[in-house]
Amino acid sequence: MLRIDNLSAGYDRLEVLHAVSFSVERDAPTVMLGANGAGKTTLCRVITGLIPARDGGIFLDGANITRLDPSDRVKRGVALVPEGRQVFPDMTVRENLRLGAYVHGEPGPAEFDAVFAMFPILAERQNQRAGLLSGGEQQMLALARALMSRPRLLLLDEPSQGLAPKAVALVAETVNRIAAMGVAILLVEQNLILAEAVARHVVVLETGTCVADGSASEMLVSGAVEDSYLGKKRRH
Ligand SMILES: Nc1ncnc2c1ncn2[C@@H]1O[C@H](COP(=O)(O)OP(=O)(O)OP(=O)(O)O)[C@@H](O)[C@H]1O
Repeated sequence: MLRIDNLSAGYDRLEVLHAVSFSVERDAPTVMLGANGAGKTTLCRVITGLIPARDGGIFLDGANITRLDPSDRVKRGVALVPEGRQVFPDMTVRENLRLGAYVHGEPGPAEFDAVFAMFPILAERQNQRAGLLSGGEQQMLALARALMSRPRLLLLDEPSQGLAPKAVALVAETVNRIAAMGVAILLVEQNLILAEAVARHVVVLETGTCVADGSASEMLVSGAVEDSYLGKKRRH
């Protein structure tokens, strides 16, 4: 579904990602683990086209999307739930959702209904300002907004950040439901509880280099990732 091939990228003179390669399959939600500054957000930005690749390639179902504009990538099915959620606080829930569908034109009632069926809390609060929602509800809105673009691949950049454990559990359940709909998942995270609840496949990024890649059962259950790369303090 998604193939990252020897990808390098960075900012000005700083190279952050060094020849990163891995794949994401539709039936194996993938979690990329890495400490602060490892380059996880940079990777999300390169895949979505917000910053250019310096070298290497990004392939979606075999098609080379490395040089496409961000909006063309969205049209092909790439959606991002950005770090910090980035909902528009002064717009209503419904207006935020509408923006998620922008590449396909004006969304119809059926598109709103599909998302509201999955997120009843957003249906109830659709005419309220997004800034009035709790952190967990804003994360649901960020997920729902991404779904409005009808993604085939959903990238999630640390959706657990700043959320209480109950809200993290809801994010996990929601991401698993989205995966069950046939959407490929790449979740970048430091939270092992969320990672374990979602991952079938795990990739570890350390200072811009992939240092481990394997099945979740090999890598998470054994505790190897936790011990080697993240430190036990992150399990809470
Ligand atoms: N806009 C930018 N301009 C210059 N350097 C940047 C920029 N954004 C990130 N960096 C640098 O790139 C490196 C990787 O940052 P990135 O945000 O991708 O890491 P991360 O793994 O997502 O970390 P975090 O968990 O803290 O978000 C860091 O050294 C960071 O300082």
